[in-house]
Amino acid sequence: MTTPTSEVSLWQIIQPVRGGINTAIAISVVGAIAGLAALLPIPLVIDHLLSLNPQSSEVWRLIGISVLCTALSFACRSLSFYVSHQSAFKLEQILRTQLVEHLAQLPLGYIVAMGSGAIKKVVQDDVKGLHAFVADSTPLIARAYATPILTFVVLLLADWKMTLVAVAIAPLGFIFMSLAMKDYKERRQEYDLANEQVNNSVVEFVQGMQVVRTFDDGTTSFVRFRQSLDEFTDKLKAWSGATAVPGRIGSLLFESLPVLLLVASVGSWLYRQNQLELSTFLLFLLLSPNLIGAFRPLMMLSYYTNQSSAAAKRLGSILAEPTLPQSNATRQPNDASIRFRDVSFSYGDRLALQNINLEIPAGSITAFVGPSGAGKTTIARLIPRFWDVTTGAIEIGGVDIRELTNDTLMSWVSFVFQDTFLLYDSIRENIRLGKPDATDAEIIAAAKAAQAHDFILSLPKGYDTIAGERGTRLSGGERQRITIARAILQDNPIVVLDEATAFSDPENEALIQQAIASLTQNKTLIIIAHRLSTIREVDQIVVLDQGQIVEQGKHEELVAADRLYARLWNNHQHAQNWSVQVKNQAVSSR
Ligand SMILES: Nc1ncnc2c1ncn2[C@@H]1O[C@H](COP(=O)(O)OP(=O)(O)OP(=O)(O)O)[C@@H](O)[C@H]1O
Repeated sequence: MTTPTSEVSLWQIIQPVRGGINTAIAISVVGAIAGLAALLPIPLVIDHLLSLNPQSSEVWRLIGISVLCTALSFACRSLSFYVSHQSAFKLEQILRTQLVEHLAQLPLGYIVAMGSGAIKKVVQDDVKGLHAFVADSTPLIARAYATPILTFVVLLLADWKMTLVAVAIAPLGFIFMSLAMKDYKERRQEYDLANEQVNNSVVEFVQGMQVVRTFDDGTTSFVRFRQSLDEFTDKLKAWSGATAVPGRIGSLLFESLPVLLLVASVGSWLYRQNQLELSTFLLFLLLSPNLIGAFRPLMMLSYYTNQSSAAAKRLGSILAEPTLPQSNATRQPNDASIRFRDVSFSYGDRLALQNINLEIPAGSITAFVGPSGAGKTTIARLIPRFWDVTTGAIEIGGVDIRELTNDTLMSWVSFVFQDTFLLYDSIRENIRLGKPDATDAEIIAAAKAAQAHDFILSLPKGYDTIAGERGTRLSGGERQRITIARAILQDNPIVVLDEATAFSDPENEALIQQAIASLTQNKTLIIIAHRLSTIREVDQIVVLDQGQIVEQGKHEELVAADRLYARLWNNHQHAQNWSVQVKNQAVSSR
């Protein structure tokens, strides 16, 4: 089991391909040297050509050197690009594999709580971001550091006074840039906050559209959206107002033109004074823009690094999440009974279940009931090990579930939860997941038992219809019946079922009840009951309140006891009567 470590840095995440990155940087630096070397003969060539008797063999030799160096520089750049992209692909593959392998061992509860959208963002987008960082920042490192440093050394060796002239503009540029970046952190925070508010109000507007249309006609939430947008625009205007002028002057000073103007003016004056050779003057005209040209790659590098550090942090936090300890034992449960021994469970600091002791005989039906937040979902999800208990133990057939291998546990327990999960694959394959070697006939039999066969046949491509594909919108009830078919095919001795809170229509409800009846024949069944009418006949009702078992027994016994269950039952009866009355009134007023 891994334990969460302190924040993971970008460099730690890209460590597996550091060799490739370093090679690409080294090749890119060689390319930068060759690029610089290609420029050096040019002033000499011009010097020769302008002399009274130019030596053509020397001119050709110099041109040859320049061409060779240019070719070498080009080859190095291409090779560095190839190596850095290969490393980026390799990193992408390593990270995706690591993530998927790690996700497969994380508690299902963590995956459910994090949500598939957020996980997809890390596995797809963040990994892609790191790919771009490795592929694109390598050549930048050479441009940002190697070229300007080498240029500086060459120019310094040629003429130190002119070198001072060539770098004179840089401090001025930095002054303006630091004026533009003044209060950057605070302003960035304000900007991010305003941006987040705009995003939230858009999400509120779109997600809450149903509520908005019913209660609000859109005015209030639209006003909230406008307000946050105005605030965002004001922040942006204030920021750009304060930084626009120094920022523009700063970036202008980092262009080639100002430095060339300065070098040309001072250089031609020195040349006229006979204090500067023509070839040296030309060398400065050719090379001095390199010095100042480092600024942009440096900025881009810092931008890439910031972006990728955030991605690395998200990725690192998933990889540091502790996995569920896996057992190597080959134990098998003796039967399909379940036993909770002194079980307590906390979500972080939040105690959700306390001292649960419970026996569930093999082949019986047990329903968990209780007010919202009592712990029904949590207790049921501990059985297929969505999380491990904090203290105590859960046993299936006399064996602690932590001593079963994952495969064994999954061959004993099926679960059908509300957030029904379908893969982007054909309906046939989605059902087959329950039993990979199932024949088509078995799949159809399971779909029939789950009351799903008829609606599947009415889909455009029947069993070959892709679930989730555009144009095939399955209703919640239909999705649930497909998952039930999968569980029927799986035919595990224990079924944990989260009863849907609301069915779309009575017909769907009847079909799902029939599907559940086929699924649960002769099995140990655990129901998270949200509506009491469906559980009157069960063998055992367990009443939870604030994470504890407060009552336990059959329906009649609990009603007679006149405690929490009786209250819940009375409320349920009232609600039923009320809905019948409303229906009757609606009919009689027609
Ligand atoms: N992922 C989670 N992280 C932190 N706390 C949680 C999480 N899931 C549930 N809880 C808390 O644990 C307690 C039990 O929640 P649980 O969902 O098991 O109750 P429930 O009886 O199923 O409620 P409901 O009928 O509303 O679904 C609640 O206080 C809830 O807020």
